[in-house]
Amino acid sequence: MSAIRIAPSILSADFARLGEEVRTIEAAGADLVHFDVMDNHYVPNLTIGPLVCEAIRPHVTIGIDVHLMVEPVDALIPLFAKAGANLISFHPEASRHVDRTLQLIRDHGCKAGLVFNPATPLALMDHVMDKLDLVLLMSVNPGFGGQKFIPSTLDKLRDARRRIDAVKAETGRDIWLEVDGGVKVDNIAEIVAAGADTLVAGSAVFGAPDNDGGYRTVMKQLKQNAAKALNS
Ligand SMILES: O=C(CO)[C@H](O)[C@H](O)COP(=O)(O)O
Repeated sequence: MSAIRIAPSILSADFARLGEEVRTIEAAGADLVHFDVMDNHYVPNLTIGPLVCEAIRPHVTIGIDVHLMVEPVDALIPLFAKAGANLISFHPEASRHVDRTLQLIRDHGCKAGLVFNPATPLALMDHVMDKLDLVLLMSVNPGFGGQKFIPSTLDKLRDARRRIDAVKAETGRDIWLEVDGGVKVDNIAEIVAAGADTLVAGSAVFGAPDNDGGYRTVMKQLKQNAAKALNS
């Protein structure tokens, strides 16, 4: 594993000042903007769509990592690609044809990701490895920010890392392994040690006061603790 990426989730940002919020996290060292889309159908919450993605796009140069918690999925893919998304991930339970949806994302010029809920088995990924750019393991049940990290995710991460490394050894292809939910300064090291290379952090980052460099401080601590795990 080489680079660690931190992707603050704007689910916990101040929506009244979203442009400023994403500019601040990029300046604080964020590698991606994590963009949570919820539909009050696949998950019991309702958030933001392509219009908001398009609105924040000019405010940052880093990639926008769209996490679709919607069902059905396919109709939104062209809209998010047009709105400036760089990565689009979805849940296999929400698509009737997972392989086709992954291809659709790639056909629209974005990297394609598959999201595994805490109780969703990983075996499915083996059948679509050639179309995966990203595997996202949920470490909480999707729908809300600010939940507690589910510890069994660590074993699942080690399993996913083995599968991804086997693909890398065979084909040379890099698939990112992202974790989402309850990632904090004090647990990021064990999450990285278990195999994650891309960390979503919502309340940990946006919960810090931004007026005295709080986002920058948390981003620095997250990166430092992640690096310690990589170097040990
Ligand atoms: O997808 C999500 C919830 O479904 C959020 O991205 C996730 O929970 C991040 O928030 P936090 O870091 O506060 O747990």
